[in-house]
Amino acid sequence: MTQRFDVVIIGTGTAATVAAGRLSSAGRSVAVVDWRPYGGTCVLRGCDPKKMLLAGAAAVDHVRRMHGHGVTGDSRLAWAELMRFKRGFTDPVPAAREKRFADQGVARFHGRARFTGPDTLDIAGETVQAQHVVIAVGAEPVRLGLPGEEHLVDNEGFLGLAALPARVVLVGGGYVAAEFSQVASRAGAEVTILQHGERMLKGFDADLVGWLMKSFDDAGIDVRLRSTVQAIDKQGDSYKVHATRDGQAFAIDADLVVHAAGRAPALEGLDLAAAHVATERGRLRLNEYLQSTSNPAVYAAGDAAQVGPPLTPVSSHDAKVVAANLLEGNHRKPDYRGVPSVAFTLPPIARVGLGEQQARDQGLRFELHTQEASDWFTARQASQPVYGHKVLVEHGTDRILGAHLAGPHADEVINLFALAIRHGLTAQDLKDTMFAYPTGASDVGYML
Ligand SMILES: Cc1cc2nc3c(=O)[nH]c(=O)nc-3n(C[C@H](O)[C@H](O)[C@H](O)COP(=O)(O)OP(=O)(O)OC[C@H]3O[C@@H](n4cnc5c(N)ncnc54)[C@H](O)[C@@H]3O)c2cc1C
Ligand SMILES: NC(=O)c1ccc[n+]([C@@H]2O[C@H](COP(=O)([O-])OP(=O)(O)OC[C@H]3O[C@@H](n4cnc5c(N)ncnc54)[C@H](O)[C@@H]3O)[C@@H](O)[C@H]2O)c1
Repeated sequence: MTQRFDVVIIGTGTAATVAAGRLSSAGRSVAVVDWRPYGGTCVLRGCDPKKMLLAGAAAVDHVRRMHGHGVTGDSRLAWAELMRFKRGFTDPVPAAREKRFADQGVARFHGRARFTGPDTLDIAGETVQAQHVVIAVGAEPVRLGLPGEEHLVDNEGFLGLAALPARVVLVGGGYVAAEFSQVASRAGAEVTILQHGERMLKGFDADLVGWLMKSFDDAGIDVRLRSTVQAIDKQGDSYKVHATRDGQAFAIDADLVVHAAGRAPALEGLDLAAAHVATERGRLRLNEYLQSTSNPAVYAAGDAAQVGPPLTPVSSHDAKVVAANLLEGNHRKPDYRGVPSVAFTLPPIARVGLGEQQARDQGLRFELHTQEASDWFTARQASQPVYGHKVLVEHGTDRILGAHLAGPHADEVINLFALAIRHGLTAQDLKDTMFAYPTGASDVGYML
C-alpha cells in the first residue's frame, strides 16, 4: 500500500530536522527517512563527537604549554575513557531525535530511500508518495580510486575507535586531517599527514596557515605536502601507504589510514534518473530556490545541495529556505553572506567573508590589517605561540570584507566579524563596542 505525505525528507541530519520541524508545525504531513541511526553527520559522526575528543586533547595541550609556567606533571589522554565521554553525548541522540520527530507528528521510516518515479520512493520495500521530496542526504567521503582504498577508515570509523593505534596516516590535508591529527597526536600516536596540495587547509588564509603550522610541528605531526597517495597495501595487521612527492615514490608504515580527502553529496543509490532529477558532475542541478531544475517536486538542502559551503549552519539555513519556499511558493533564496568557518586545530584557525586574493580579484579597494601577534597578552596568557589576524576593511564604506584569525579564541571571536559582515556593521562600529576585558574579543579593536 502506498503511504502519502505532503513532504518526504530524505535524511535526519541538521537540514532534514530543521525542515521537518518548520513544515510539520505549519500543518504539513511530513515523513523523514534514514538508513543510519537518526541524527546525521554533525551530531553523530562530525562536529560534536570531534569536539568532545578535542576537549581532552586541548586539556592535554594546555597543560603541556603551561609547563615551566607554574604547572607541573604529565597529562595524557586515556582513549577508552575519552570515548566513553564522547558516547555519553552521542549514544542518546538517535532515540532523542526519533522522539522529537514523533512529538512533532512526523512519520519515521528506516532504510535507504530510492526514487521510483518523480514523486515516489521505495523505502525498504514500502512505497511512499509525496507532493514534494527534500533531498537532505548529506555527503560521503569521495571515492579516491586507489588500490587498497577499502582499507581507509572514514570519519565515523575514527570517531568510534575503541583504541587508538600507534601509527596513524591521514590521507588529505583539509579540515578532517587538521582536526583528527591534533587529537591523535595528543593521544600519543605517531601521526603523518599526506596532503597533495602545496599547503594544508587551503580554504584558510595562507599566511595564517603558515603561522599555525608551528603547532603541528610542536605536536610532532609529520606534515608532508605535495604528497599524493597512490595505493594502500595491507601487511598483516598493519598497512603500507604508497605515495609520490615531486615524482619520487615513498612509503609509510601505518596501523590506521584515515580518509581525509574530501566529501561529496551522497547521491549514489538514490536513482535520481527515475525521478528526472538532473545532476552535473556529481551535484544536483538546482535553481536559486534550491529546487531541482528538472523536477519541480524536488528540493535539496545542506551538504546534499552544496550550494553554500558544506557546514552545519549552512544546512540549517538551507532548510529554512526550502521550508519557506514549500510553504509559500518559491520566494526565498539562500543568503551565504558572512558564513564563518573554523578548523578546530589547537589553537583554532577561522575565517569569514572574503580572502585577500578574492577581494583583489573582485577589484575591491581595502585596507589590510594584519599582524603576527604572538607577543600580545591574549597569546602570552595562554602560553600560546600561535596568534595572528588579517582583517580586510573596505576603503570608503569602512565595511568589513573579510576576517581571518588564528590562535586562542579565534573560534569565538570570528563570530563577531560574522555578525558585522552579515549585518553591515563597520570597522568603526566594532571599535566603538566595549568588549569585556580581558577576553579574545577585547583584541578586536586592535585588529582594525
Ligand atoms: C568529521 C567532520 C567534522 C565536521 N565538523 C564540522 C564543524 O565543526 N562545523 C561545521 O559547521 N560543520 C562540520 N562538519 C560538516 C557538517 O557535519 C555537515 O555540513 C552537516 O552535518 C551536514 O548536514 P546535512 O543535514 O546536510 O547532512 P547529514 O547530517 O549528513 O545528514 C544526511 C543524512 O541522510 C542519510 N542518508 C543519506 N542517503 C540516504 C538515503 N538514500 N536514504 C536514507 N537516508 C539517507 C544519512 O545517513 C544521514 O544521516 C563536519 C563534517 C565531518 C565529516
Ligand atoms: N570544522 C569544520 O567545519 C569541519 C571539520 C571537518 C569537516 N568539515 C567539512 O567536511 C568536508 C570534508 O572535509 P575533508 O577534510 O575531508 O576535506 P577538505 O576538502 O577540507 O580537504 C581535503 C584535502 O585532501 C586533499 N587530497 C585529496 N585527495 C588526496 C590524495 N589522494 N592524496 C593526498 N591528498 C589528497 C585535497 O588536496 C584537500 O586539501 C569539508 O569540506 C568541510 O566542509 C568541516
